[in-house]
Amino acid sequence: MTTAVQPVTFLRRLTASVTEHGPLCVGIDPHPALLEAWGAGPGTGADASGLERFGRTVVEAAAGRVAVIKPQVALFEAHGSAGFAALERVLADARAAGLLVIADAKRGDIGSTNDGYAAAWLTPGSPLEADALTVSPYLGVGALEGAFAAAERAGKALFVLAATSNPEARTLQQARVGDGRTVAATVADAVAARNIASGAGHGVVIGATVDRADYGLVTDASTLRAATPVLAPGFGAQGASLTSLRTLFPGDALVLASASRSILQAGPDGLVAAIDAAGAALSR
Ligand SMILES: O=c1ccn([C@@H]2O[C@H](COP(=O)(O)O)[C@@H](O)[C@H]2O)c(=O)[nH]1
Repeated sequence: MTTAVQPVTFLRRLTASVTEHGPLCVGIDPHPALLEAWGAGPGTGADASGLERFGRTVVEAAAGRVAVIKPQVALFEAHGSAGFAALERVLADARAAGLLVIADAKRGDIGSTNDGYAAAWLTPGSPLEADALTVSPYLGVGALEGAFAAAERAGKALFVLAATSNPEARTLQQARVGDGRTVAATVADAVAARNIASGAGHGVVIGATVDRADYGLVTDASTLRAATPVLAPGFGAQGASLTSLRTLFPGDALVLASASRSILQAGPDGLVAAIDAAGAALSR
């Protein structure tokens, strides 16, 4: 009789890496203006190769300094097939450097299509293989069932949008459902339940810019969510201060403070110092 070997869960890998490197998640967001400022934009004759250089430079600077990087897929996708080819090489570098990667693609569709997204982003050996994928629950958390299962089989995870950092989402995410919970809380509870059953370490996205009470995500409920990592974007360019991490997320065991533009604007030569400064701000 053969026994299938279970992969190490994403939760264990994330916990180990955050324990070693801290909770900073460096975003790789190659906005056109940043590519330009880095000398890699239109007019330099180096669009796609500049994109690749941008991403690989961030990976090189982040390696050994942080636990997690988060490429913003949309900004690679904007370059078409050349953008995806660049992203593949960025992801390969990150894997080789031992960085955990959250692909910020915010996929979300009917279940059978979500299975395709999971296959693309979370299958070991896939060209776009990442450790975790951001997903939208607005076609129903149940439609993510196959993607949750695929992630778990591979020791990977989904990060599900609960209370996003942008103000436009308030009306939808703070709305109350029949049992009185907010939409955001139903999402967070569903992810927590999945984690209790699987131990996988699927995460939720909660913006550092939001008042959690308004979304029904109060801290005293987070014991239930103890094994649920939080991806918290909104630091830096969107206004939240890295020094406030503990105040903003007092009851959550594992919170990833995500910052992109505020770090990337340092340029290739200032990147290491900017990453170190961001990491130091988080431990204040
Ligand atoms: O609620 C959310 C979910 C994702 N994001 C993404 O994070 C980065 C933020 O970039 P900054 O430059 O640090 O503002 C970006 O890729 C967003 O798409 C988010 O901001 N809020």
